[in-house]
Amino acid sequence: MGKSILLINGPNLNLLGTREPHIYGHTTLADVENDCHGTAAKHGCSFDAFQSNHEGAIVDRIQAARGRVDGIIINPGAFTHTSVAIRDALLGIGIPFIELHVSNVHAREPWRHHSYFSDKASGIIVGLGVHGYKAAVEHVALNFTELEKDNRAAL
Ligand SMILES: O=C1C[C@@](O)(C(=O)O)C[C@@H](O)[C@@H]1O
Repeated sequence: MGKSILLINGPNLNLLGTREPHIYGHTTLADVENDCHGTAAKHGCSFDAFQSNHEGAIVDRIQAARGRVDGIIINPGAFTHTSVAIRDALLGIGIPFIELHVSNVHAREPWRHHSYFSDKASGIIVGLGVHGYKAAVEHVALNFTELEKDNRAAL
């Protein structure tokens, strides 16, 4: 059966395409989401996308996914480096997730090197530009297994 995939983007990612294009490129978030939707559909998966600039709204969306989603792809934006609350929400619902960054955070300011998510992520995609989103959808569609889901839930 096709999987259900949720993409979450955090603060300022609504500005993709116009925000610091030398770092994040020229593709808009709408284009990214459409592309992911098409990729998910190609693999028989359902797909939903959510973006918010608000930490609590992201926590709420993650909680609402409990029991309804097989895999989450999340670019927490700046919350990557600050948010225990979003980390706890992901661990609390036991759904495996992929952490994604458009830019190579490890080649940027030292404070971007630390993530509250990486040690719990099923996988991390960093620095592939917006192409990383499609790669993440393909990975969830093809490789996330029930076993992995159970393993994550047991954490
Ligand atoms: O907002 C972002 C975007 C980002 O998550 C990325 O996609 O490269 C990297 C973060 O450090 C930054 O705060």
